[in-house]
Amino acid sequence: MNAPIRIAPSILSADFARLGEEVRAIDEAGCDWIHVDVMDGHFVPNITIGPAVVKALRPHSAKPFDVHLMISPVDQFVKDFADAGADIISFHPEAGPHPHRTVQLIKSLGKQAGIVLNPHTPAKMLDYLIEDIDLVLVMSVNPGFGGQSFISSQLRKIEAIRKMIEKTGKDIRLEVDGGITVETAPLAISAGADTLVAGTATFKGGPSAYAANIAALRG
Ligand SMILES: O=C(CO)[C@@H](O)[C@H](O)COP(=O)(O)O
Ligand SMILES: [Fe+2]
Repeated sequence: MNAPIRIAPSILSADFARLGEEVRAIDEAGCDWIHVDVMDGHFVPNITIGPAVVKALRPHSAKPFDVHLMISPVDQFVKDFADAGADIISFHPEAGPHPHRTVQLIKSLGKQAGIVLNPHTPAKMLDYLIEDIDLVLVMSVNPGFGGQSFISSQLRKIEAIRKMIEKTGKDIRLEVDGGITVETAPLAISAGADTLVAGTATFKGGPSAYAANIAALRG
C-alpha cells in the first residue's frame, strides 16, 4: 500500500452560514477532497444538505467532491448528485434495495462509486461488490453526527479490508470516517487506511488553523 494519505474535511463541521468560503478555505489549506455528508432524517437521525447545495458549492473548489450519501433509498437521487458535481458517490448497502445496481448506476454516470460500512456492518458485505467499486469507506462512528469518538474495533475491519483490496489487484481507496484526530489518524493509517475524513479536527480553531490542522492529520 503506497498511496499517499488523502485528507477529506467533512463540511458538516464548517460554518453553514459561510459554506462557500469554508470550501475555498479548506481547498487553499491543502485538503485533497471535499467530503459532503448527505443525511435524510430517515436512514440516519439527522438532516443536512441536498444536491442544490452541492451545486452551489461546486464553483468554490476544483478538488474532488466526495459525497457520502446517508439516505434511503439511494437510486432516485444518484443522478441529481452526479449532475450537481459529485466526483465520488458513496452509499450504505443497507440503504438498498440493490447495492450492485446502485454501483452500476453511479459508474454509468461517469462517477466513482464507494461502499460505506457502518461500525456493525461486516467486511463480508463487500463480497461481489469490491471488484466493481473505487472506494471503501469504513465508518469509525455511527453515522449521523460529527464530533463523536473513534470506535477502535474498526481498526480490525480496516486491516481485513486492506487485505481484500490487495487481493483484487485494483486501485481501490480505503477511507475512514468518524472521530479522526491527530491521535486516531496514525492508528487508521497503520491499519491500512489511505484516506481520512476529518470534520471536527479540520475546522477547529477557525480558518487560520485549517492548514496546520490538515498537515497534522497527515502525520
Ligand atoms: O459521515 C459522518 C457522520 O455521519 C462524518 O463524515 C462526520 O461528519 C465526521 O465528523 P468528525 O467525526 O470528523 O467530527
Ligand atoms: Fe461522512
